[in-house]
Amino acid sequence: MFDDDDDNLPNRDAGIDGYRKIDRYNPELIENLSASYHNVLTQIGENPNREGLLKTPERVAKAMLFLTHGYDLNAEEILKSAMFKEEYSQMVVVKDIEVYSMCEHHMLPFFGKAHVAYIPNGHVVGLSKIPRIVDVFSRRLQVQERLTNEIRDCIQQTLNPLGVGVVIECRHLCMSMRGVQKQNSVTTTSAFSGEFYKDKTRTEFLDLIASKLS
Ligand SMILES: Nc1nc2c(ncn2[C@@H]2O[C@H](COP(=O)(O)OP(=O)(O)OP(=O)(O)O)[C@@H](O)[C@H]2O)c(=O)[nH]1
Ligand SMILES: [Zn+2]
Repeated sequence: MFDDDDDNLPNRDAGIDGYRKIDRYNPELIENLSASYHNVLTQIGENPNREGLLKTPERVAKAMLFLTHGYDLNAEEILKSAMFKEEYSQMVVVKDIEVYSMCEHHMLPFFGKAHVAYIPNGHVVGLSKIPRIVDVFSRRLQVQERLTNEIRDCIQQTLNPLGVGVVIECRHLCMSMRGVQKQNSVTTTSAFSGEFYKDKTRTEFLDLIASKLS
């Protein structure tokens, strides 16, 4: 994914899924990134030396490193750390999981909710691990479609359930605060596997995510 000769990042160890492993707290990395944002401020016509902006390059550098920390996380390991043998064979749905990601085209946020379901096949997974998986794949540069597929594929391949359903609804700031400037559009994506290709299962999932707790 990266050309090794192309950059001077301090840590050149192989990362997860072909992404470069970096130490997000490395002072040299933060300093280099801050210098880049210092330059950005100059290029947009700002004065990076005025009082309010003095610490901004460093703040932005740290924020960006946080917003992309999903590259460091191993989704498979997270799921495997809490898989329990259990005979439960009905649909498990975790819905309304907050999503914060950044589109890879403009590096602007898109955000909304993910709804994730699976039908166990001998094992269940610790409930908190589902939102953690959403974070692994959303805390990086993304397109919503790939994010949706990656969550499905990770759960299907690691937990081996009878099927997985994922629906994500997001607002993209690149479509509202710039570009086409549509303030209210919401993008919905979905990904299914196994049993969720059956109309009845898919309808049950969609009904459950549409229902509200009283
Ligand atoms: N499919 C998909 N497209 C996205 C996502 N996030 C942003 N985009 C789109 O990526 C496209 C990039 O298109 P370009 O024409 O190369 O970029 P642009 O000139 O900035 O496009 P505009 O946003 O239309 O001004 C835009 O249509 C965005 O709306 C996403 O998650 N999925
Ligand atoms: Zn965008």
